[in-house]
Amino acid sequence: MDELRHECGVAAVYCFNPAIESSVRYGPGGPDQIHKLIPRMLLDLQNRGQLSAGMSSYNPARDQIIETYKEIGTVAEAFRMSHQKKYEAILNEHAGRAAIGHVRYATCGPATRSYAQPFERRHGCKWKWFAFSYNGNLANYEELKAEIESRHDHHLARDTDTEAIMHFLAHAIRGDNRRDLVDVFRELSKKFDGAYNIAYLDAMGEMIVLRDPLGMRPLCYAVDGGVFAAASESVALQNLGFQNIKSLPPGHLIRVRPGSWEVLPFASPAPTAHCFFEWIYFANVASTLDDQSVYLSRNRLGRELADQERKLDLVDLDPENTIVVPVPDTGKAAADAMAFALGLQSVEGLIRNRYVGRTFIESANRADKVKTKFTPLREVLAGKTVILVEDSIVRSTTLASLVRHVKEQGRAAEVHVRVACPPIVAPCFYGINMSTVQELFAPKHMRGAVPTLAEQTAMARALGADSLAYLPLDAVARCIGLPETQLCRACLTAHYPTPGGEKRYNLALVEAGDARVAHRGCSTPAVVGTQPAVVATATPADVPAAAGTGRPCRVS
Ligand SMILES: O=P(O)(O)OC[C@H]1O[C@H](OP(=O)(O)OP(=O)(O)O)[C@H](O)[C@@H]1O
Ligand SMILES: NC(=O)CC[C@H](N)C(=O)O
Ligand code: SF4
Repeated sequence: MDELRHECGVAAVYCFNPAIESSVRYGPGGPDQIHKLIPRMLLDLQNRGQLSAGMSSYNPARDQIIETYKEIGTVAEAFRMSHQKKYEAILNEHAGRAAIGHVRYATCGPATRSYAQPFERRHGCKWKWFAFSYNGNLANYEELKAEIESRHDHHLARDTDTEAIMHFLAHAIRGDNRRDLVDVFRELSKKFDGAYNIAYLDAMGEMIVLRDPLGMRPLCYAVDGGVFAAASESVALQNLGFQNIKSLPPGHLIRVRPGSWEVLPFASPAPTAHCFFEWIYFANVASTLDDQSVYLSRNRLGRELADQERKLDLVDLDPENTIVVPVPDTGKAAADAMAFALGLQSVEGLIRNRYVGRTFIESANRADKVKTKFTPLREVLAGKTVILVEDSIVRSTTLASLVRHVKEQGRAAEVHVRVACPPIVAPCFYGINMSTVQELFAPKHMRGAVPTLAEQTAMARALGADSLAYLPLDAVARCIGLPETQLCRACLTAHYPTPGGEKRYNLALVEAGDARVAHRGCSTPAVVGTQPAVVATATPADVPAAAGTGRPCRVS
């Protein structure tokens, strides 16, 4: 496996009270056309998934009270946006005064249409007929699947955690008495281990927007007059004109029904574990998540890189000789801030092809896509000492290709890689598609939490770079502006915030044939501690191919 993908995005909108005027414009069709906002919101969330896009709407005047549309591809492709008539036809067929949407990148299950979301469960009883969009990954999916399959005559039609969630929901609302959905989700929160943000809509017109108890993935909401909206990221709400955008507290849900909305707790309080990687790489740079701006976090990471660079005193910082070059797009905010703090120019030495998306969330041929995505600008790079700033190294697919390009095509004199993130040493089981140790770059070179000089040298050499420096672990919380105790940093520390994550990590170590598995039975795990700044110098060498195969819930 060579590709790395990131999070899905969820969106929801509801005109719950047309009598209260709203400054949010939903067009001439009135409140029953508010579903038209969903594709627009999904475009703002495209950074979270490119595999498929979809929408379910609620319309009690329609035979199909809940109607779902979903297709493979980007939002523009799935909704046929370049074909005005087809786009309008899709929207007309799915009109409604409440709707949920989804952009997917697969963490569990194949990239086919039937795995696209929302998932819909049809039923003759209106409160048993529902659709939902889901962002996250359940670390205990295998156990949940076994539990479902152990029930008499039960069967999972799709091998994915989304299907398991659908089964548990359907099972929880069985019988003749309509249950309170807050109780249903409270019950399910005791079963689910991992990240699960859900936008749920049933044929009674009840909507639930929910954030898991650890708050791993972001979820924002806003209300303006009689209109409610929620989305994985604030940017999708801001661009609709909402002013007062809030993050939903972990373990809370919002219930929206005709005429009202309310925020309610549904799960026992748990230590928060926001995924730090949202600020480092995943989220749209224009978003603010849990009160912390993504752009400003990346800017602070860049300033930390600058402080570190001065201390390292390894690179000639004369602006006549040295330039800072971001790896576009995500590396740009950190690179600009680093360059400014060092009195250097941040220059577009790598021109990005805008028509190649985020390779990290691509499903196939990622290495080829990286090649076509960037063009080194020889006019800028030739003869220069280049500080190449990258937001993160996961499998090294990007840098393995880029460093060589910058040297060979760009004719840079030296390339020094600086990473606005600590080394990623452990897999993620909470929605980032890096579930094996073998596929990661850093563990191939590191034996403990902090790389030795020899290991760092090997890393730089593997990339063909003259030197390599990561940020230390403690920079992460400082730059995001949240306490360490509120962040998940498991892929940096190998300490997982849930039992399911711990269990999966032990299995991943066994799969990797890693000796650390023995230590994890004891109280002192091998991969722990605070990492100091990591720096290495090396001579260029051939770049090894990215490795890694297999994952417990296969994505193809
Ligand atoms: O070490 P790797 O396995 O290559 O993963 C890390 C790279 O992947 C991402 O780029 P991507 O092309 O997805 O996104 P971007 O253009 O938005 O930065 C990220 O910004 C890094 O460049
Ligand atoms: N990235 C996600 O949130 C993925 C959701 C779900 N696990 C899927 O694979 O479809
Ligand atoms: S393991 Fe890493 S990528 Fe996964 S949720 Fe935790 S911090 Fe985020």
